[in-house]
Amino acid sequence: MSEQNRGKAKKRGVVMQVEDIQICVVMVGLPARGKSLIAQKAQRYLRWLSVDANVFNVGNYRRDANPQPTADFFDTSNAEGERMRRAAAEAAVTDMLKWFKGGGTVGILDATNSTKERRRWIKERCDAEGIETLYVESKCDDEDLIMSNILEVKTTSPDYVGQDPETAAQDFRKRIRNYEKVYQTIDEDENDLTYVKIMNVGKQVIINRIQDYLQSRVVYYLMNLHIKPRSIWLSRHGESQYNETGQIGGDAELSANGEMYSRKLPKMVRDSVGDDRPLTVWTSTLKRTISTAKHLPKEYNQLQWKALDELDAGVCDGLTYAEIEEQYPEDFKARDDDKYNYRYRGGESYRDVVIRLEPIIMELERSEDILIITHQAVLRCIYAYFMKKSQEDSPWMAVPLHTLIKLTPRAYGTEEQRYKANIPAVSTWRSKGSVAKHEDAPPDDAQSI
Ligand SMILES: O=P(O)(O)OC[C@H]1O[C@@](CO)(OP(=O)(O)O)[C@@H](O)[C@@H]1O
Repeated sequence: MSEQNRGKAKKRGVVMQVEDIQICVVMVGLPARGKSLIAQKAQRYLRWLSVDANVFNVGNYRRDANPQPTADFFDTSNAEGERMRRAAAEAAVTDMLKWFKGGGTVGILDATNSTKERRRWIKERCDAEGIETLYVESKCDDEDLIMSNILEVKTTSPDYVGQDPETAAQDFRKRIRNYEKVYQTIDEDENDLTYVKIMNVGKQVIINRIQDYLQSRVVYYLMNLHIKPRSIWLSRHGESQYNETGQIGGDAELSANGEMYSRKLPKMVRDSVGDDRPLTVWTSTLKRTISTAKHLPKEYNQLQWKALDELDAGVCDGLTYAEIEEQYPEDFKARDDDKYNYRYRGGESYRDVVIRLEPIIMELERSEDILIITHQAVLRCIYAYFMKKSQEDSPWMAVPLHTLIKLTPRAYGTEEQRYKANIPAVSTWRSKGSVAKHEDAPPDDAQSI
């Protein structure tokens, strides 16, 4: 917490704790500089880590009053436009502060916030409530990046729905010029602010007065983002001898079917990549993932991560679900009731796995094409990050064996493709309340190759 906020809290006679820290992340930048993308990604990352985060998009508030304005609306000499835009900012900030009062942790104010005056006003409003401010300026002089953002906006923004794309693009460029007339970058006058300036989505980063752990976590995440096109391939290990018998955990070798999958995987990956470029392969430290990777070409760099090891089932390691129900009936039920939070005796919960996967996500954000060969629970957690799955649903997700998943991050979400190897395997999916060890998973839409 900043000294100033700590002082205010003390004055109010409140004892502040680390968990009480609340941060308003204030986006700053011209239109088409990737601000919304950064805001959305930060929200997804924080929520995945169970930090209560919410984006407040001023454009959405403005659209309530004026759904499809032309560029002239954004001209500062247009008094009516100015008034409406001010009212939209006021409404967004008021809602955000209300949300903080209800216990929210990181509120992300997504707008251009392009003048010093506007930024000062936000700081005063937040200071008065004991909320820290972290300004995130996205600057961009890479014409290709700006062009691709303009393209994205004109095709996806509700401001231009139903309009001719060329006219929309022209209008949007004019809107940007109107903002350029008044835009003030964060400079030395504002050195009392906590800020991070990101040039061309991560090429260069300047940070100022970062004050606490949560702020530095957010900043570190933002520093690692890039938007180069790339994909991430996910696969479970081939069927293991434990999978065959329905036992969980352990460090068993592949079954005969699992062995077949490890032989087919190199071709599946090459076909999906579309060319011969080598991928970097990450496995866990357990035999079944390492064996699954063993036929991949030598040019593929392989790295083993302890963080990718399967969820630790503690005292239940090596048992079948039926045995767990028999020997630990209360635990079995407790896990079904809240699978995300249930921690095996002497082992882990899904929540624990997410925490240990944080460095993996950070490294994934920094990296380009990666193939990850891991386990059912770990794969669900990684998948949940990219596909925004809730904590309630993700532990129950079907991730069949012998299936390759390709995820491709795009500006507004992640695209997914699944490829089936067509090599038989038991199903390790279990529905709530059942003990069946080889129950059929719900149908998935994987294509067979
Ligand atoms: O959380 P649930 O659904 O039990 O799934 C995790 C389980 O999946 C298993 C298979 O049943 O993973 P894996 O195939 O990697 O061995 C178990 O080892 C692990 O405990």
